[in-house]
Order: sequence, then structure tokens, then C-alpha cells
Amino acid sequence: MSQQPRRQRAASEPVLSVEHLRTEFHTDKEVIRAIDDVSFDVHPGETVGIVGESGSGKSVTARSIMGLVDDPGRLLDGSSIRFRGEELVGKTEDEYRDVRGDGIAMVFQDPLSSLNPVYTVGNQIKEALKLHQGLTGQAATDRAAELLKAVSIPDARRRLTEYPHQFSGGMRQRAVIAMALACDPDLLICDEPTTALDVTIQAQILELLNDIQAAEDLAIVFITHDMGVIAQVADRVNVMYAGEFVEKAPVEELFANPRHPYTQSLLESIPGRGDADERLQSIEGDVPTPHGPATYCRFAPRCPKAFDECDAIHPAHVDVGEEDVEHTAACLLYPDDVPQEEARAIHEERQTEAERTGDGDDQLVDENTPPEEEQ
Ligand SMILES: Nc1ncnc2c1ncn2[C@@H]1O[C@H](COP(=O)(O)OP(=O)(O)OP(=O)(O)O)[C@@H](O)[C@H]1O
Ligand code: NI
Repeated sequence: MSQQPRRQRAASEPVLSVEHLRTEFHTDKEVIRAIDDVSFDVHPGETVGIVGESGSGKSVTARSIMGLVDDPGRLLDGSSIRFRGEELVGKTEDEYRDVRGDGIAMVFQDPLSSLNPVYTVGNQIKEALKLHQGLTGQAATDRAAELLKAVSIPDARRRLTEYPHQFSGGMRQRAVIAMALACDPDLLICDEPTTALDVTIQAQILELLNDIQAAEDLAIVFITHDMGVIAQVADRVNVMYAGEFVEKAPVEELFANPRHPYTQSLLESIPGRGDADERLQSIEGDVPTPHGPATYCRFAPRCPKAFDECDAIHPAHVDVGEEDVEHTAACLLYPDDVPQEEARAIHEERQTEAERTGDGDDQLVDENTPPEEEQ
């Protein structure tokens, strides 16, 4: 159990390091590039948030990390996901199962999808303990009760003997978190874990995750569409739109000084921010489905600040923060301390650079597909 101050954490090796992640779905009709060049890392003891509207690619990012992208989905060549320094891309399903059992755990929105209705909660936790820690018998029962206690389920011993349907929604999600903890993970990926719960229960679960994190120095990737939740849980935030990260910043910085027009729109749509009388303002339109690499700004059609070049140049991430603050935005408005033409030239040059180095002409990574079969 580490009590490192945050400063030292930032200097530690990342638990998870995602680089140039690209995930595509090849269907009969179309190719969906659900994730297009996403990079981020997560250090021990910190929570990194991924926030964006429905369809922006949050869950596919999570499933890519977990090795759970099913057919017809594939990770493109050049994608790298390192966990505790070890490359996960290209692992076989068997190898990946070990990673999921020993190190990375995931909590989904619907706790019932992770619980089997015909077994008691206790049996399911004990099964996880047997699988991941080799615990059986009384030792497993004791540990399972400890885990239920750790997630603040009262009367833990008795509740071990109950079935999922005897648990309320919030208690079920706690039980799922207890199951996730049974593999003693270094990294927990939470995909909208509180979206189905009412606000009071939601707050309790977020509090619980916070406590567990502090006690275990756990690294968390927290996925949500809700900026209010992000404000409560995240240390650093990646704002996602149509398969790309469009802004990355520490949480306080993101809320105090949002730079990407998409982030600004997301923040304006939080009730209670700004003018109290103002009607909840949501962003008009939907996230587009991305096909192939972006050669323009995908947010431009909905962006209040868009101009002609936004349809022609793909924005690269540029520093938009104070010195020493890791804050970047992918928007042609930046850098804003140089003439606009110069700023656009920077993005154009980076786009050309990316195209020259083979970006947009990727080969698929899939051990089942020999290279000559790729188009
Ligand atoms: N199995 C699949 N086959 C084809 N396309 C898929 C598949 N899974 C996801 N996609 C596409 O990938 C894109 C991103 O989806 P994803 O589920 O990651 O969004 P999300 O940000 O998690 O949204 P939500 O907030 O609704 O959960 C969408 O365009 C979606 O249609
Ligand atoms: Ni999702």
C-alpha cells in the first residue's frame, strides 16, 4: 500500500500506456474506424477519464485495451497497448485471459451482465478468487466476505449466500466491483459504472472507487458521457469525439480553461453551470460515424467556431496550457499566440508528415490474416 504523494506518482512508470491505437470494424457494408490514433497513459493511483457523447468510441477504447474487440473489429498495425511495460497487442486469447485475470479488471454499466443469476454472489466472488488467486474453501469464503465489506456491503457474510436478484442496483454494482477486486488488479477500467444508478447511489459508488483507489494505489480508467461525473473522479481527462481525443488536460485545468470548442460545448450543457435560468443547452446533431482516417476536423459540422479550413485540414494536438501543464487540444484555432495562417500551416505540416509516415495506409494486425490478404 503506497502513500506516495501525487508528484511522485507522475514520475512513476505508467501502468498502462496506449499509443497510436486504431480500431476498425470491417462489415459487409462499410469500414468503421471507431478509434483513430488514440494515445494516453495511466500512472499508479490516478484516475484518467475518457469523456464524450454516445458513439464517440469510449467503449471500443476500453474493449481494445481488454482484448475484447470481437470480429469484425481489428486493431491496426502501429497500435500499441503496454501494461506494466508489456505489449498486449498481438497476444493470443489465452495470453490475454491471463492479463485480464491478473492485473486488469473491468466494470461495465450493467452489473447484471457481469453476474450470473443462478449462482449466489458469494459463489461468484469465490470462483473469481479461485481462478485468479488460487483460493478455495474457508480462505476463499473469508476473503469474499472481506471484499464485500471493502465495497461497503453491510452484513457481508449473509449477503454472500444471496443471489444477484436479491441485491439492489447499487449493491449489485458494488458486488461487481468486489469481483473485479478479487483479481487484485493494478488497473481497473470502468465503463459508465454508475450511469444506470440514481444520483445518490452514484455518488456513493464514486466515493467507494475513490477509497479503494487510495488504499490500493489502483490505476483507474473511467469512462463516462457525464462531465459532472468526470469532475468528481478524474485526475486527468481525455475528451473524445468520433474516435479521436480532441483535448487532454488535468481535470481542474479542463474545467477552468477548456480550449476545444467541443469541450466548451460539453461544459455548457452541464446543468447549473453558467446562467441558472438558461435552458439546458445540448449540442445539436450527433457524433458522425468515422470511416477511414480523418482528413478534416470531425467536429466542424457542429462547431460554432468552424471556418473553411476546418473541412480541409486535420487538426493535430498542440500545447494550449501554461508551462508545465500537460494540456493539448486538436483544433485549428491553436496555437492562438501566432497569426491564424501560421497556426493552420502547423496543422497542415503535421498532417502531411503523418501521411508520409504511412498513416492512413495501415496494415491490419491480426495473426489470422496473412499480409497478402490485406487490401
Ligand atoms: N461490434 C461493432 N461493429 C461495428 N461497429 C461498432 C461495433 N462496436 C462499436 N462500433 C462503432 O464504433 C463507434 C464507437 O462506439 P462505442 O460503443 O465505443 O461508443 P461509446 O462512446 O462507448 O458510446 P456510448 O456512450 O453510447 O456507450 C460507433 O460508431 C459504433 O457504431
Ligand atoms: Ni460505451
